[in-house]
Amino acid sequence: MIKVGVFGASGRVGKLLIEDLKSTQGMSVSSVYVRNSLDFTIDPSVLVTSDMHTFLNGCDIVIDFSLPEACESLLEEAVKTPRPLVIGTTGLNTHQLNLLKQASEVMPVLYATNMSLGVALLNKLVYQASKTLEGFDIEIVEMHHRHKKDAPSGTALTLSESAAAGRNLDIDKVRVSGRDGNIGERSSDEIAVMALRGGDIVGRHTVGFYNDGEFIELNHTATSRNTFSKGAIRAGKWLADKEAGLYSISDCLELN
Ligand SMILES: NC(=O)C1=CN([C@@H]2O[C@H](COP(=O)(O)OP(=O)(O)OC[C@H]3O[C@@H](n4cnc5c(N)ncnc54)[C@H](OP(=O)(O)O)[C@@H]3O)[C@@H](O)[C@H]2O)C=CC1
Ligand SMILES: O=C(O)C1=N[C@H](C(=O)O)C[C@H](O)C1
Repeated sequence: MIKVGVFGASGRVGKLLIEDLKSTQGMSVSSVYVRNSLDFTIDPSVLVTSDMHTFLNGCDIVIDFSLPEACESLLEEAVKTPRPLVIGTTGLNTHQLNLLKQASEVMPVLYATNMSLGVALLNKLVYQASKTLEGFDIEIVEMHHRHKKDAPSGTALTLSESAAAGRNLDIDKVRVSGRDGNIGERSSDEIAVMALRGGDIVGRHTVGFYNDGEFIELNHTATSRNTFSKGAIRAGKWLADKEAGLYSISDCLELN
């Protein structure tokens, strides 16, 4: 039985993880980290703690859906008490991404901005389309619920990296994330990533390739947040016996 520590347990995805793990063979929740207290009941056998060291000691692997600053604290503590880490938190800054890489030198870490199979495949399709559709303008649009804090979404940023890689471009040089005013004509290499927010949209990503006379749009829509919790559980099961290293969702799904 793999004992799972849930980090971000009171959040939208964290709550689903706890529910989904109840019906997962070979895995169960053993510890949850909370800042204050849980606003729902949980099996009394589960260790509920606001002490990171106690939390890590109470589990075999960790699944994290929290916020960047929380994920940062987790990574700092995990280096002292290594555990396989499935990280789903988005909006990580350069420092936090570096901490993640450092952590992966001493424990297995799977980092995925989107845990769904569909988006994992979409990244491959985008790479291929970007490479093949020479001269087509690439524009990415993401839509999420009104509560989402980071923008553009982690998924949209990963998709933009796949698109840039297909053309051997440096995404940091070509990404545009807003247009307003007299900005002039679009340049050929730019890759736009635009964010829309509203209602309860779980997650929608469209990568468009636009040319004179034709365009193609690749779209993925998550209709249930369980897609992410279940995807993270699948990733955790896969990661549990791996050696230290940084892994992607494509590694887990064998899409490479
Ligand atoms: N990779 C993927 O497939 C997906 C990634 N995500 C990402 O996962 C993250 C969480 O999303 P979601 O569940 O919607 O967010 P929520 O805001 O619903 O949950 C955030 C969780 O993080 C906890 N938290 C916040 N700050 C801290 C802190 N300083 N220390 C400890 N815990 C903290 C919150 O606890 P408290 O209740 O105490 O505030 C809460 O449990 C986001 O980054 C989102 O973009 C979301 C869906 C899919
Ligand atoms: O915050 C969310 O909800 C989601 N976040 C992830 C992201 O930033 O890409 C994944 C998913 O789209 C839902």
